Amino acid sequence: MVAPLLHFSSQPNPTRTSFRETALAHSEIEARKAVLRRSLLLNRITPLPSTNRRIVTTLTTLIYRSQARNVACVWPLPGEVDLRPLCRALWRLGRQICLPETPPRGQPLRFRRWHPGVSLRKGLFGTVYPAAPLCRPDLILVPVVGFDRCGGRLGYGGGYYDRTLARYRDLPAIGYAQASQEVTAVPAGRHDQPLSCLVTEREVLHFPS
Ligand SMILES: Nc1nc2c(c(=O)[nH]1)N(C=O)[C@@H](CNc1ccc(C(=O)N[C@@H](CCC(=O)O)C(=O)O)cc1)CN2
Ligand SMILES: Nc1ncnc2c1ncn2[C@@H]1O[C@H](COP(=O)(O)OP(=O)(O)OP(=O)(O)O)[C@@H](O)[C@H]1O
Repeated sequence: MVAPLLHFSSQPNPTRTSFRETALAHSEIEARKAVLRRSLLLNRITPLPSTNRRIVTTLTTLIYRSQARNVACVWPLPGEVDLRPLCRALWRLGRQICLPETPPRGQPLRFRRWHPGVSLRKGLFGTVYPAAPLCRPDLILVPVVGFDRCGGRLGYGGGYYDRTLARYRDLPAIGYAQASQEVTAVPAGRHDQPLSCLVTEREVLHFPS
């Protein structure tokens, strides 16, 4: 994937050279992200109940203190932190919950209202979403495959959350992960959207904009 671009290096035209450098940098970043993602997913351990509880408790407190009324949560995929107890807790506290529906690649997520007992439909990549009306979140929780201490985030590689956060730039975006998902540095791509903070079972990392 990276190699064919190298063949342009014999072009003397400076405009071409600068295009080549941009393209190379982008494909290099994608390639590095892919390697990191593979290794993180291979080594991922399903969270212990105590780890999951800590993350859910911290998120509940953070969100309860916020003004957010419509919270975009996440239904877990295998091996991920399980936010279902958070959905139920926030619902009991009077907040509205929505969950993402995964569209075909290249489009942002859309969110549908969730409440206890709502029927769930199977979506793409093993995801599920509520058979319920669309809603607009005012806070977005973001699942993470890997993260660094500077706000770098790596997902499954669909670009879904980047496209979605680009559409909702003013909203708080809170990442969550196990502490073991930390890496030294996630390569930063041109479409990557910043998180406001990230919660693990050990700490809350804040990322000022
Ligand atoms: N729980 C959860 N829901 C979510 C996300 C997520 O990260 N977690 N997403 C975040 O964007 C979106 C779905 N995005 C996804 C994009 C690609 C793959 C994917 O390629 N899965 C591989 C398996 C990868 C592996 O586990 O090795 C596959 O299905 O083959 C999965 C989810 C929306 N919903
Ligand atoms: N707003 C956007 N417009 C166009 N392309 C985008 C946008 N956001 C992301 N992409 C592209 O989508 C692809 C996947 O991006 P990336 O590897 O950053 O996904 P990810 O953050 O791991 O996944 P996700 O956001 O679904 O959790 C990349 O090629 C990236 O350039």
